[in-house]
Amino acid sequence: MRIGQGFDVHAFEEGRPLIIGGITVPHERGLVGHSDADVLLHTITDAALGAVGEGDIGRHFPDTDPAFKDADSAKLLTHCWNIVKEKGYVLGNIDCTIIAQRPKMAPHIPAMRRRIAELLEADESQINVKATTTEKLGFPGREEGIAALATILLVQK
Ligand SMILES: Nc1ccn([C@@H]2O[C@H](COP(=O)(O)O)[C@@H](O)[C@H]2O)c(=O)n1
Ligand SMILES: C[C@@]1(CO)OP(=O)(O)OP(=O)(O)OC[C@H]1O
Repeated sequence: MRIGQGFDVHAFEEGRPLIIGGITVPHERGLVGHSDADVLLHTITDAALGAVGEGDIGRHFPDTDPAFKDADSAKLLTHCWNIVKEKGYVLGNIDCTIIAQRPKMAPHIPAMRRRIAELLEADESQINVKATTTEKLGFPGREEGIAALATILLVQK
């Protein structure tokens, strides 16, 4: 068994879609990054890499490399998940938290779970996604950006 944790933050910017957990969430602004800025998939990628001692997303996909400009974070996660599988692991379970004042994530969580289950080749019952505000405190509370956390458990195939 191996355990990993992930944490990521992206800032809001006008004129971008809000992509979280591999789906587009309707909102007046999106997140900015070198890639599509999917804060939740980045967090999951970091947790998976951490669990197998493979560093972090930036080590595999440097944000100075034009090849990853506007990259689809689902593809980055799939690449890293293949590393996990090559090392002989499958998903035990993953628990994620999105930290956002707005928008309301609850209506979109079932679709996120479905997409994450697809990407991690697992059953939806192995994936938990939840959301919290920070009661208007700090950068998420001021709606400057969104953070995400994940804890992953891998088990031997
Ligand atoms: N962006 C968010 C934040 C929260 N939720 C849901 O609302 C519940 C209450 O949030 P508090 O921060 O006031 O505790 C939370 O448990 C989530 O179910 C959400 O959907 N989207
Ligand atoms: C994903 C990468 C690569 O496109 O860029 P960003 O979208 O800026 O994301 P970040 O979470 O800062 O981490 C890793 C990156 O190198």
